[in-house]
Amino acid sequence: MKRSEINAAIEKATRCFSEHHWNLPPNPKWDVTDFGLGDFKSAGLVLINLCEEDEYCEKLMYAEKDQVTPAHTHKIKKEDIICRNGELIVQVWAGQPGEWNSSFKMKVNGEYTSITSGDEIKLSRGERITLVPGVYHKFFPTSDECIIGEVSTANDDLNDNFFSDPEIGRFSSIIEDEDPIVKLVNE
Ligand SMILES: O=C[C@@H](O)[C@@H](O)[C@H](O)CO
Repeated sequence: MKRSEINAAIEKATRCFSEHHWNLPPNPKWDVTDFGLGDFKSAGLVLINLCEEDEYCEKLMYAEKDQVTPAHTHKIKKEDIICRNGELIVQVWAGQPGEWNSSFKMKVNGEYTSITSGDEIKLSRGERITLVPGVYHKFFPTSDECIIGEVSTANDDLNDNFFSDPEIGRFSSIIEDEDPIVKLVNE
């Protein structure tokens, strides 16, 4: 993706976080990706790694309406995805999308809930879903903008993201069409 798109995405996210009183730490660890698909408006995510420890991690994320984080799972990380502002749809599958049609239970707002693979769960502000390793998930806002939280066990974005579409990559290659306003976590 172009550096100008990355810069613009960081500026938008910074404005939105500030409008909603999410104060960022000094030198935020920015991570902006189009998942290697080259169409950031349709598939993309802005993330800040707020803290990364051996045992746990917290992130703050930003996405715009219909901007998809494609279906993926983690083999090790367990995470809560939390809608902090706006409205977020999280679609979940017990296994690889398309291959499973099973019912399973997962926690929504801390309560075990029966889900059928492929169900879309709507999260309003303050709501959360708990994703255990192996559960595939895709998400996108239905509001104009969405602030998304993530609280998890150890995070390893290099080795622990498995996308259902093998063409998808976690980090983008960058076309330098202007100066960076910050360096990203993968640079
Ligand atoms: O579901 C999203 C999260 O696991 C993110 O932290 C991850 O970086 C997306 O690939």
